[in-house]
Amino acid sequence: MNILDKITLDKREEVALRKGLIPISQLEQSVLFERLTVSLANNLRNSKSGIIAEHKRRSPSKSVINNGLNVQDVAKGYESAGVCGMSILTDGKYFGGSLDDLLSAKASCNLPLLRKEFIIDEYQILEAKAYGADVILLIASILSRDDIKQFSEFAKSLNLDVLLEVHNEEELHKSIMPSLDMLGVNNRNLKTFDVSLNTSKSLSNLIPDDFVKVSESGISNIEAIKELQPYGYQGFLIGENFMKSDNPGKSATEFIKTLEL
Ligand SMILES: O=P(O)(O)OC[C@@H](O)[C@@H](O)c1c[nH]c2ccccc12
Repeated sequence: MNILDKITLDKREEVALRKGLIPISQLEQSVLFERLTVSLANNLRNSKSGIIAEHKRRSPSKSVINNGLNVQDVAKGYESAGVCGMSILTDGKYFGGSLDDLLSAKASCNLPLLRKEFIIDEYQILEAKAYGADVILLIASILSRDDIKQFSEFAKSLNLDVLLEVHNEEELHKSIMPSLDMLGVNNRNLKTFDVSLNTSKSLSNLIPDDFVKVSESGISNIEAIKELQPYGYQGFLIGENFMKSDNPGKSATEFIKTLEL
């Protein structure tokens, strides 16, 4: 079994358990449930740099990235760096994250927040809203076209933006529909962990222009962004390159300053 299948299987168990602990009615009573959300897609459209900065402690491909930071400082640092949005890993088992991380980030900044999660159930979208997210991620490789349609329409009904992630042509063709806001190309193959910016390059012309194009993973320098911009990418999701430093906010500040020169 590949790692993605394993994660998805564990996730089904986890979500079943969570549902038993916190009923939907309770999520809907969260003070955050009725708030106005902020659109990441709009921020990206109006930005020169287009950086989405991620909070990620560890990953199955890299083990530990950084364990010594607190989410509040990271969120404040990213906000003052001028990023367009922040991505927060909420998976505990493989990425060391939690919904509390999302809540802490929400309390510390006004950036649009992406719940970075393996979403396989509508319940997780309600959680995203209740814990402060403005955007959800849907991963095409673990969902059917019907799932993608159902989940994205549900997210839109809650005023959340939807970032749909693909890694190849087949996933892209399966996924195109009007209820998505952003199309993300993951440069990392989630089954093998191989990373190549060529994935973003080769899929770019197959993505219709009505979606904001986002390139995800393995972006470790300004040159990578300069290389991808001519292909129409307006968003760049960066995790490890910022998180491996002691001060991710400072590292994002320097990155964006150089990029906007
Ligand atoms: O740390 P990186 O290589 O900059 O990558 C960030 C982000 O793209 C990556 O964490 C990611 C992209 N899609 C995902 C899906 C699930 C978990 C994680 C991811």
